[in-house]
Amino acid sequence: MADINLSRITKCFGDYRALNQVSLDISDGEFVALLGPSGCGKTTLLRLMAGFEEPGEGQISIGGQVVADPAKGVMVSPEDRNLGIVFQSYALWPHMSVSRNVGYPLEVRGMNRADRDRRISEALDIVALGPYADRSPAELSGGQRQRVALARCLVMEPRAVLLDEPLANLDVHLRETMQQAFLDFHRRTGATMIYVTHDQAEAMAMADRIAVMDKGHIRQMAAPETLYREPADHMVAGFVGAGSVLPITGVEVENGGTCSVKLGDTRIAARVCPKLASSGHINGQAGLCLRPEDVWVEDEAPLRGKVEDCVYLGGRFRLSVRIDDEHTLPVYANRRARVGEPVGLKVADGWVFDRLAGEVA
Ligand SMILES: Nc1ncnc2c1ncn2[C@@H]1O[C@H](COP(=O)(O)OP(=O)(O)OP(=O)(O)O)[C@@H](O)[C@H]1O
Repeated sequence: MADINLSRITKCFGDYRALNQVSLDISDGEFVALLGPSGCGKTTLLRLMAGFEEPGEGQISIGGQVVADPAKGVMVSPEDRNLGIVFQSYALWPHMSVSRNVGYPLEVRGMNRADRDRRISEALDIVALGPYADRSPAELSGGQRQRVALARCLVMEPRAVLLDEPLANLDVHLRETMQQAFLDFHRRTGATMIYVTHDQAEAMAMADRIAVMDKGHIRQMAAPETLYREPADHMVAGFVGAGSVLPITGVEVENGGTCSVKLGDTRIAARVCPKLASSGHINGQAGLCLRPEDVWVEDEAPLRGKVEDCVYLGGRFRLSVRIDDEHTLPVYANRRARVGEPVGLKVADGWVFDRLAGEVA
């Protein structure tokens, strides 16, 4: 297995700049998700790593070997990069059994039967499909087919496994089961894994770190908890986790990374990003990210609002509460609330950052 390093990668299709100066360092054995809205450049980045596309500028190394560097005329072909690739479509041979599908890449390489059988059986064990070895793909569920595709890339003992929305064709229930299968696969193999998805819950459930992409840039790369608690900007805050971002002014930074923010007719305490904490003051507008679990209804609280919406989530309710013309807060509550009902709100935590939408890190 290997680490993967991308340095200042730019990729254009005609006049369109799909990736702009993207740098990314993935450690050996790490599970990294590339997350972002449709068209942000996730698949293009994966295809550049795989060698299906050539960068216009920048350098890609895998396990210390430079595999793409247009300035030096280096472009290693996909077959010589030794990476496993799993797509949304499983691309299994319908006329071959599960075990022959898994072993086919080894057959093409001319590996002898005994070694091949051993590698096939190890790979099928890892994806828990040993008993299905003699079935044909038509006799498997979607999730089982995707596990065959995973086993097929594993037999090649790849340096890393690249996955492009591998669960997109599966129903919600199966997706959760498969997320666990991918995590087990990662734990058992220690493989470096790069996983493209536009589903933030899927990325949060599986990845060690997530690179959040937007319009050909990486906005923030961090552990899921950090992205959730300390989003770098408006786009990340809105894309990762349910919550809302409020434009705010009148922030007073205090010592120790906290600040006080004016909300409605009162002030609340919030954490503040390091850049703002060190500058000591905020000129102009900043963003306040609030998560619904940090805001609750408390009758006597000084922050007042009116319920605009109430949705039952199973076990709790999610309210939208308008506190003034500009601001609506997400709130979890343990009782149903009437639309128009006046409520008091307690805000236990918030995160203030200085970059609003449109700016790029
Ligand atoms: N071969 C190509 N020719 C022209 N434009 C392309 C090509 N491949 C990708 N693009 C454009 O580059 C941008 C990034 O595409 P990419 O497939 O990487 O996005 P994505 O984030 O994977 O999106 P999705 O989640 O919808 O698959 C898009 O605007 C797309 O239209």
